Amino acid sequence: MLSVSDLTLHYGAAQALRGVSLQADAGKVTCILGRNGVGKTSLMRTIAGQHRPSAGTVSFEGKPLGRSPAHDRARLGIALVPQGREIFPLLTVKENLQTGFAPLKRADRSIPAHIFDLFPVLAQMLQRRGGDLSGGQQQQLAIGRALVTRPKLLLLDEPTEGIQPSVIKDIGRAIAFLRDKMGMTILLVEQYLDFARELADRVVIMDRGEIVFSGDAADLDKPDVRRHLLL
Ligand SMILES: Nc1ncnc2c1ncn2[C@@H]1O[C@H](COP(=O)(O)OP(=O)(O)OP(=O)(O)O)[C@@H](O)[C@H]1O
Repeated sequence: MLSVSDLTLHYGAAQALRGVSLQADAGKVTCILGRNGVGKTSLMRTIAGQHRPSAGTVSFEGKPLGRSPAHDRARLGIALVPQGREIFPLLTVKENLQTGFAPLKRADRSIPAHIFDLFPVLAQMLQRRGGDLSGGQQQQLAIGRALVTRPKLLLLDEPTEGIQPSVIKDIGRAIAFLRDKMGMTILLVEQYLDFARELADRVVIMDRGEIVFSGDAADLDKPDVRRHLLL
């Protein structure tokens, strides 16, 4: 479904990704774990087309994406929920959701009802400004906005960061629903190990711009795997 091969990324002279290769299988949750600053966000943004790699390829549904920009990738069905959410604070919840219409054909420009089933708070707050929402509500809005684009591949960058436990549960349920009922492919960056273990089918661990482990979620219980995550 998604195949990343030998991806290298530089920020000026600094190298953020060093030959990263991974697969995200269709209809599964693949979780990327790793300490702060090891390159997880850089990888997600490169897959989404926001950063140009210096080498390597990203292929989606068997086709290399080359140098195609983010909006073309969104049209193909790749949606990123960025770290920090990046919602528009002065737009209403409804308007924020409607920004997800951009990659869609005119006939498809509607907000799917399942978004409000997953996150009822969004329906209650449609006319509120994004900036007035709590952090957890903003995270639900950011996921909702990505779902408006009808993604086949959903990239979630630390969706539990700074979020209260009840909302973390809602987000976990939403991810499981999208995988199990909608067959969505999900790539999840996560630092919260219990959340990752509960949802992941496959796990990948990064360290200093490289993949240092890939395997099954159950492998996270092994001490030699966990050591990659210790400070
Ligand atoms: N726009 C940028 N310009 C220059 N350096 C950057 C930029 N973005 C990230 N970096 C650097 O690249 C490295 C990888 O950062 P990245 O944000 O991808 O890691 P991360 O694993 O997502 O970390 P975190 O969990 O803290 O978000 C870090 O050393 C970071 O300082």
